[in-house]
Formats: sequence, structure tokens, C-alpha cells
Amino acid sequence: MTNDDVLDEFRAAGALREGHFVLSSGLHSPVFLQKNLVFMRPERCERLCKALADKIVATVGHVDVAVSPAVGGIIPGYETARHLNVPSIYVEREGGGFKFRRGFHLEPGQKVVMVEDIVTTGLSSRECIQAIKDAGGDVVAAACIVDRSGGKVDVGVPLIALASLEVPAYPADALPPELAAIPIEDPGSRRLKG
Ligand SMILES: O=P(O)(O)OC[C@H]1O[C@H](OP(=O)(O)OP(=O)(O)O)[C@H](O)[C@@H]1O
Ligand SMILES: O=C(O)c1cc(=O)[nH]c(=O)[nH]1
Ligand SMILES: [Mg+2]
Repeated sequence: MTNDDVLDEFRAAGALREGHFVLSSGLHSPVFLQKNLVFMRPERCERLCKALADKIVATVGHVDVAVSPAVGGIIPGYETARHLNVPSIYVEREGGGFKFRRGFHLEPGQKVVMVEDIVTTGLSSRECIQAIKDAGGDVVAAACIVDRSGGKVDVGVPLIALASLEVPAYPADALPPELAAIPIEDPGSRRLKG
């Protein structure tokens, strides 16, 4: 799939949103990819994740397991794992960091692909990769549906992105006036209080 094919799936799902969004990293952006509106349609999710699985196999060959960071990574992680024919497990936030819960664990040295939905700064990917390493996994690659950094981000392992875009994002103290004038939405789960 080309970048345009991937973006067309987001457009067709109404998931390419414009406004004023505060991202997981705390950066602000006029564009938000609301991936859940894409993943809610199994046929869309299947098209994207099959293409991502093919790209993973072509890049790193066989892996043993896919691990994703909750919440956004869970559905694409599962669907990508289905096409890789490997198990899919996930980490979730507990006390600030990502932890394996629900009986999920890794065997020492298992080859892991970390599957994210969207990468912006790579912070969530790096946190997830650290949790996998702490659990004994060997992270052979990271993968995502969309890399919003246009290939600039470094997550410490090769990043396999189905699509790569450069989307503007600004620190809170450096907002363009036209963005500052729009009310803020905070759509992710990082700052959710229980
Ligand atoms: O590369 P980054 O700067 O870390 O940004 C990308 C992350 O932001 C989103 O997660 P978020 O924490 O908003 O919560 P969600 O997974 O529940 O959507 C997305 O799912 C990625 O995990
Ligand atoms: O950086 C993020 O938090 C982020 C950006 C985006 O476009 N979509 C998303 O789900 N998260
Ligand atoms: Mg996430």
C-alpha cells in the first residue's frame, strides 16, 4: 500500500481530523488521525494490517510474537499478528509505565515485533520497547500504521511504517496564533484519570 492508499482509508473513515489536538507527547497539532474510526471496520483494519504484516516479514523475516501498547495499539497489534500467524499480547499503563498484566508474559529471547498504531515522537513506542526488554523479549523491529514524523523518529530499533507523513506539531508555548484560537481536544488515553 502507498502512503496515499493508507490515507485514503483514514479519509474514507472520517478519521483524518482537523482542529486543535493535544497529543500523547503533550505537543499540539492541527491534524489528528483518529485511528479508532478506521479500526472499527474489520475490512479496513484487515487491509492495513495485512499490508503491515507483509512489510514486517519482508523486512525482518519471522518473529515469535507481537506486543502492542494499550489502548491504540491493541486492535492493529492483534490484526497484524493474525496475518503473521503469531500470538498478540499487549502492555498497559500502570503507575506511569507500561506493564504486562492479564497473564501475558514473554519467554526469554523471544523475537518480538512491537506494533503501534500511530507514531509521533516515538515516546510510547520507546516505553513499550523498554517494557518488552524488561520482560526478556528481543525486540527485532517496531511497526506502525502511520509514522507522523516522516521517518525522523528514533525508537532504538528499525521502525517499519506502513505510511510515513510529516504532520506539524508544536510545543504548548510555541503555538501558531491560528491554532491557539481553536478549542483543544485531548483524544488519547495517556492523561485519562481512573
Ligand atoms: O509517538 P508518540 O508521541 O508517543 O505518540 C503516539 C502515541 O499516541 C497515541 O497513544 P495515546 O497515549 O494517545 O493513547 P491511546 O493509545 O489510548 O490512543 C498513539 O496510540 C501512540 O501510542
Ligand atoms: O501523537 C498522538 O498522540 C497521536 C496522533 C494521531 O494523529 N493519532 C493518535 O491517535 N495519536
Ligand atoms: Mg497509544
